Amino acid sequence: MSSFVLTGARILGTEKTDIVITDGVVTEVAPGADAPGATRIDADGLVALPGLVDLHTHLREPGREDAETVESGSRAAALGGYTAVCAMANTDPVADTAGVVEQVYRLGRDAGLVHVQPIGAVTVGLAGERLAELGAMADSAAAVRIFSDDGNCVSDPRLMRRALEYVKAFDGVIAQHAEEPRLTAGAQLHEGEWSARLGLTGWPAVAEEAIIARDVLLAEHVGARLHICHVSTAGSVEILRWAKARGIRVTAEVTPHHLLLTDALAESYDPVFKVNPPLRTDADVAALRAALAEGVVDVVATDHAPHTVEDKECEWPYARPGMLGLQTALPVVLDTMFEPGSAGAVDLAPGRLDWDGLAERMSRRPARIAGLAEHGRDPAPGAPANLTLVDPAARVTVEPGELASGSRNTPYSGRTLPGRVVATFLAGTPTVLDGKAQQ
Ligand SMILES: NC(=O)N[C@@H](CC(=O)O)C(=O)O
Ligand SMILES: [Zn+2]
Ligand SMILES: [Zn+2]
Repeated sequence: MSSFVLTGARILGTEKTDIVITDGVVTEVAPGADAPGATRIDADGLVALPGLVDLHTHLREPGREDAETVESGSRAAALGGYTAVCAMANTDPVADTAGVVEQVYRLGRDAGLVHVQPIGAVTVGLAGERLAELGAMADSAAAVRIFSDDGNCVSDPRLMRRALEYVKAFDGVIAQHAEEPRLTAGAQLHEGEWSARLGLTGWPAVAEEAIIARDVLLAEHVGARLHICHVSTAGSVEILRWAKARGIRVTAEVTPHHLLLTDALAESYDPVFKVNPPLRTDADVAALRAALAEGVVDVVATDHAPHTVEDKECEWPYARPGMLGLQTALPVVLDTMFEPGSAGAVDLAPGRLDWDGLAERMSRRPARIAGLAEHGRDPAPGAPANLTLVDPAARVTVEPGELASGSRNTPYSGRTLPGRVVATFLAGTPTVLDGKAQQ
């Protein structure tokens, strides 16, 4: 038996109240609520949110434990306010069998800091040639529902069609890394002014948009669920708007870095800004923010992509693409989607996100897409106690060496961002208290 009372918390930014958690469940929400023998946690003025859910995390285990492990990535996630993360399949070995997804699932359970939900590969070895054993992964102890070759695009349209047909049977979803490989050979940076100036091979917006256009049509034809990873262009937003208006079962995510950063940062030639898809233009950033507010882009997903110093701190063309995201996602979303300087203020300009909108895009909706019934539920009596407490008034300067990840490749080094995760509860157990991981 364990009980906690979180005193003075503001659920989704509303008036202060007390939240009682007993044996993993929220049992009471009311001012003055209490439970015998409960541990009191001072949450005065903190915003209580349903625990965040990340649809797109690279945990690197098995295979690249020098960059991240399930445990170190789980710790970063908990510190970022997450209670569930979906672990991408581009590990070594690839998560393309029941054996590997069960291994990742168990490592997550043993670490005990967040729910780790494995994503299965669509094709054997991410090679894009033969379908992986999707059914066996779905039936495994890991109960996989999201399949993705992320890192690679499922570029063969016939294979994509068959994958969509296959997962439809168990209401699975294919998460597509939309990148027509024939248009991005050797690409380093968004194709535009900066790629021309810096003499780096461009990654054109159309390489993303062409695959999204094709795949929403395939999803419509098959009647299956499609999810688009890390949408990065204004043109992609237009295609998604069209597809949704047509009733196609498509959802999409945007990363925090595509909401904040642009290709102009490449001027430094610092590969910390190298990522796939690449950072785009101001106009793309503006379109992505508007699309997230509007709901055309459904969720924020981190695409947390840890890389070692050897893989990252080298010349731009040789550096691996990808950046850390779990511990900075909420601050970046507050910075970009709340009115500047008003994080925590109650009145927000229309068209932007308030706390409820943020909870929808970072917790409830990703939980629904992933089929995680225990997550994405507001703190209310009867709900599993997966929640996070945020100090919206705090401002934190990002220090790469202080992050819990096994890697340091954050693009926000030295930046001061709003919001601090003070506590996170996973199934009623604190994984973070006073901003510190409990394990
Ligand atoms: N985003 C990246 O730049 N890199 C990801 C792969 C991916 O998400 O496509 C990685 O695994 O490092
Ligand atoms: Zn990707
Ligand atoms: Zn990824």
